[in-house]
Amino acid sequence: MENQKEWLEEKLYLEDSLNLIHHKIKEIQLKEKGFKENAVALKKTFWNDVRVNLDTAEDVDETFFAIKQQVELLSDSELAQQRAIRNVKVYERLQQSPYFARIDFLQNGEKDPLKIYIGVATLLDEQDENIIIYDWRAPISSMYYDYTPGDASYETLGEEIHGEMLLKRQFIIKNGQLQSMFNTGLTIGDDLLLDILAQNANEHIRSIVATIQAEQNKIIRHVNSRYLIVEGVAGSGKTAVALQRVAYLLYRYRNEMTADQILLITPNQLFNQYVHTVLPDLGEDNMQQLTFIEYVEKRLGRQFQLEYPYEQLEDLLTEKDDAHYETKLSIISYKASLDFKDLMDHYVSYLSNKGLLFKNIVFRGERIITAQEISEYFYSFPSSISIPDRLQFVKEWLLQQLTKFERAERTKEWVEEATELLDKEDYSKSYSELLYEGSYTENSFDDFDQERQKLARQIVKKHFKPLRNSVTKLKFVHILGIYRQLFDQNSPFYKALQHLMPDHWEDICQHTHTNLTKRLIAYEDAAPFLYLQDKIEGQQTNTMIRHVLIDEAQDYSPFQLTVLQQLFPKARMTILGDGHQTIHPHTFENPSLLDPELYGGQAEKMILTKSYRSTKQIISLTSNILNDGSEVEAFNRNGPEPSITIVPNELELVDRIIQNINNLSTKFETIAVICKTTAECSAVYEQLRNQIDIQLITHSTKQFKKGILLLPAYMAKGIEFDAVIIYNASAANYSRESERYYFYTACTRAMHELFIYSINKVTSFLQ
Ligand SMILES: Nc1ncnc2c1ncn2[C@@H]1O[C@H](COP(=O)(O)OP(=O)(O)OP(=O)(O)O)[C@@H](O)[C@H]1O
Repeated sequence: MENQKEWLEEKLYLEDSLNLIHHKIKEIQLKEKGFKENAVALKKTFWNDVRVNLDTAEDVDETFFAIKQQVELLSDSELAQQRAIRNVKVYERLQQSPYFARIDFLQNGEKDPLKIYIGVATLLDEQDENIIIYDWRAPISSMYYDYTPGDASYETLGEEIHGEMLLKRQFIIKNGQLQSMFNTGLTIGDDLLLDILAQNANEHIRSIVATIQAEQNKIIRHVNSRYLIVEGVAGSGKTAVALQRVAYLLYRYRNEMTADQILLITPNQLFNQYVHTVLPDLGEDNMQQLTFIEYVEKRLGRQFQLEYPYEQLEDLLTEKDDAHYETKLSIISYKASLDFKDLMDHYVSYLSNKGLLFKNIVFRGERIITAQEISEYFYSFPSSISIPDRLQFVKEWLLQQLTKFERAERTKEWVEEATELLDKEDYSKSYSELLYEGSYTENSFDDFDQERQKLARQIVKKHFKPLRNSVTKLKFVHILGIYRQLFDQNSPFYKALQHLMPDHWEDICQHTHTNLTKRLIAYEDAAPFLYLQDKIEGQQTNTMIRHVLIDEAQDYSPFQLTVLQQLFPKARMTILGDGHQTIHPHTFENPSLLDPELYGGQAEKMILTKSYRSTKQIISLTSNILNDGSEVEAFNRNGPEPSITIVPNELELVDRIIQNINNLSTKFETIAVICKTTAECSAVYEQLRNQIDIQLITHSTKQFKKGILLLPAYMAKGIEFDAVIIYNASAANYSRESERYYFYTACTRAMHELFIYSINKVTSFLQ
């Protein structure tokens, strides 16, 4: 009876809320129409209200202000219209599901408890005075995530408010209909969470606002430290938390920060697509997204050939020769280390006094300023002036020199010839310019000479323009040569810096030389190269970005972190990752970005130990792959035991997998066949494509649809699927200890079912 009464009361509250939302939408739509009409009218009558008078300076001022006023009026109307459209969208979202929870809170010293309904946005009553629905990010809403009924508190404006939570209730409201409600006890409705986690996978990660767990809430709302490190096991919600955190920051700093001032650094474009719907679903604009290699590409792309992270990874994963593997790995590791950064800092100090390399300035095949002359000019300044500042002086000097050369060039024969070859258009352009300058008289005997001179000036100027542009962009600095010189054991500074170089320096030199001669910047060289370039040419910074989130942070090197820190000097950072999913070789032997020591005492670290993605059975198997005793706490969700199937050959492997996919397709929407490399994927694709409808995902895939997917493990990073089939987990395929985490990452992508196939003996990681 009591339940029935509560149900009716809640239905009534929902009805009232929906009516209010409906009313608000109508009201705003009416206003929006008004703003729109106003803007149209203003555009039509824009000049009616402006008297253009340019007779005196005062008249000009008056005209200017009149126009300015009209423009402001117009943009006010347009802004108000945009705001109205945005608000309608928010209310339309609320119409579907106005709120997902209610808590009743009796503040100490008060008589009546406050009923707090919590949804994805705030809803005020008709008079805009009382809150009918609280935004989940409001300080008071935090109690929903942090407490069970009983003593509770929240912080607002630096003050801690205490009281008692009398009720905690959850609702499932779909299409404006109350479908169920339940009062919760210990944690945020395990039942509701279980329901959500048991659903099928999606092409996009979902918002989790209704079921954020207390430990996740702490991370989402943490604002005190410059660097927040989040280390969480596979499936613990790091990505989900990162996205809700962006939404929280946008709410909390709504007057100071906009979405385009927040940057999420992601592993690849596929991942970008996977996460890009959460913020819009929460009514916020999306943050910016960038992969590290995209940034490198922007800086170096056109001048060099770049090695992509996946290429480096594939190269190592397919290296059969152990000795080669070790050499490559040690080179990659060293280049990612802070020891190498230290060596580079010493190198830059050395270059401050000698050794910088420049390029000759060549015009029409002739060296007009030699590299030697540039070097002498550069080193004529005292070394107390920084390298970038001295380069600015050199730049100015070179531009002056170019002006002199330009003048001298005008009387040369080639210019005369070029003048003859000019077309009509060039002639008439120069004619009108001379007329405009007033130096063309139409009857003077030297008009012809003047015209020729003018044309010569133009021709020479045009030819010098690219050179001037290059000088302005400091292209006369031979940055590739300077980087290459570091790896030259015959160079004069080798002896000076030798004590800082590792034992295998010779290998490093050889390997790097081979690449750089081909103008190939290997992935391990990208961050050091940019670092050196900035030290020499001047630091490039982006001060607009206020917060950087690095997801899958275990796969970035300390050197890359340095580059990012210098690029975003004003930004706070949230660094999220899992050491057990380290797959990129440059991080194997270096301190992890999850290590607070890297941040000079400015970092706070939070840990997530519970995994929400996979069933208990899958977590039990995948935890065993980590043979270091680490504990992964499973959310209590059951499913079938993962299976390990040994087959004698590839033919049978493919047959068994096809059968399995056909069975799984009847109950799941997203089934992933995960291979070790792209090469393996391509071979498997050829065998499967005629028998099942399968999407091959490669490094360049930007989006996937629900269905059957075939992909290498590194592309599955960060993503999840209903069922995962590991293609060939044989001892031969996954043999190196350094591939353990790679294999673990692949297996932990499974939400509901995991199938492992192996041709003959299975990898020792599963034993
Ligand atoms: N509080 C929560 N409520 C509902 N779902 C959750 C919650 N926390 C995590 N999840 C779900 O668990 C799954 C794993 O989350 P997510 O991908 O963010 O984990 P992760 O820690 O980034 O994983 P990985 O490191 O393995 O890529 C997602 O489906 C996410 O929606």
